[in-house]
Amino acid sequence: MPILEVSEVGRNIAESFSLKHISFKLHSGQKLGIAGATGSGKSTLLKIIAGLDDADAGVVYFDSKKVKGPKYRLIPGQPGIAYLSQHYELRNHQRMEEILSYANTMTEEKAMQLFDLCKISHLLKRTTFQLSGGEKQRIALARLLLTAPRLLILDEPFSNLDLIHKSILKNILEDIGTELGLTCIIASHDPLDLLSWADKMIILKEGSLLQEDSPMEIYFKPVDVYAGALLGKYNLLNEATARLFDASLTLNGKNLFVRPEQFAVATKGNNGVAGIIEKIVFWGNYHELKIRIHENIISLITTSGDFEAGQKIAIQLKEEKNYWTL
Ligand SMILES: Nc1ncnc2c1ncn2[C@@H]1O[C@H](COP(=O)(O)OP(=O)(O)OP(=O)(O)O)[C@@H](O)[C@H]1O
Repeated sequence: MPILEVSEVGRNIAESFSLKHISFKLHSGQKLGIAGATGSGKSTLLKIIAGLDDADAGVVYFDSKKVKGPKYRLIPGQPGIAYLSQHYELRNHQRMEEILSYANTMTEEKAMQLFDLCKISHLLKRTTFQLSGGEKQRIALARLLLTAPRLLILDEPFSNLDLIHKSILKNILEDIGTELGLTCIIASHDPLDLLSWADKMIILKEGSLLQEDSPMEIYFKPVDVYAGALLGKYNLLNEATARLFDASLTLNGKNLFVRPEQFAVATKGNNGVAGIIEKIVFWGNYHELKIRIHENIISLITTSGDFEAGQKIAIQLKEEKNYWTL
């Protein structure tokens, strides 16, 4: 029995945008990542799921009960679902321990464990003015968790965080998953933040659900270039170029979809496809080689810094036969 079932949900927001026939299920303890470009409808969908907006069509079931929107509830929001918006508010001039005590439905001991989990135990005596953006967000998250929700929904939680605070929040979310076993949904326009966390992902495009699968399936087998591009860099090789790498390939007018890490520099004795390195981009933990092969520029990533622009190189496909075409 799924804990959440979204069935044919639609919402007409404006002439230029509507949410269309969104359906998916989520089981208890699952972690769902919702990815989509800015304006693809992520927040609209999350608010409907949380009972903070009314759908124009379809229905959402949470724990087998219909989620009621603000039209049908005096106090908006579905009991058991906690929603952290991009624009949460914390009262000024109040100490964090006061703010948190209002929300607490737990024993003192459990609350303290939760504060440790959210890495806010050292912030309890402070007021809002004495906190950074990332710290405020962790307080807001702890405040939600104190209500012991069964479904936690986070809308763009990483968008205003630097790498250090992003990493702290990611660890917290990982711990919440392990220790509380919560069902959780996170929406992000940067799905790279979701790849390592989510059990499954859905991709939204212009208000429609484009693809639903595991992060790895979507990463290597996107249904179109929009889904492919959302999850990172890729190469599209036409049939003639693809056949340089594998002469047995027939693509029937399609293109071979290859992530940069699916190419490798050819090893000695192995005949790779010859090209010239046009440019090298340093990305920190890897180098991206932009290699010209005839009229194509192919992107390959390597941890080796032993290459130079202008150098001749031979490359090959790493995982031959596991092809994806678009
Ligand atoms: N109250 C509103 N009135 C008019 N248009 C709206 C309203 N709320 C949202 N929209 C439009 O609906 C579309 C979807 O918005 P939504 O906030 O759901 O997208 P999103 O995927 O969450 O975007 P982002 O990643 O930028 O937060 C956008 O084009 C937005 O401009």
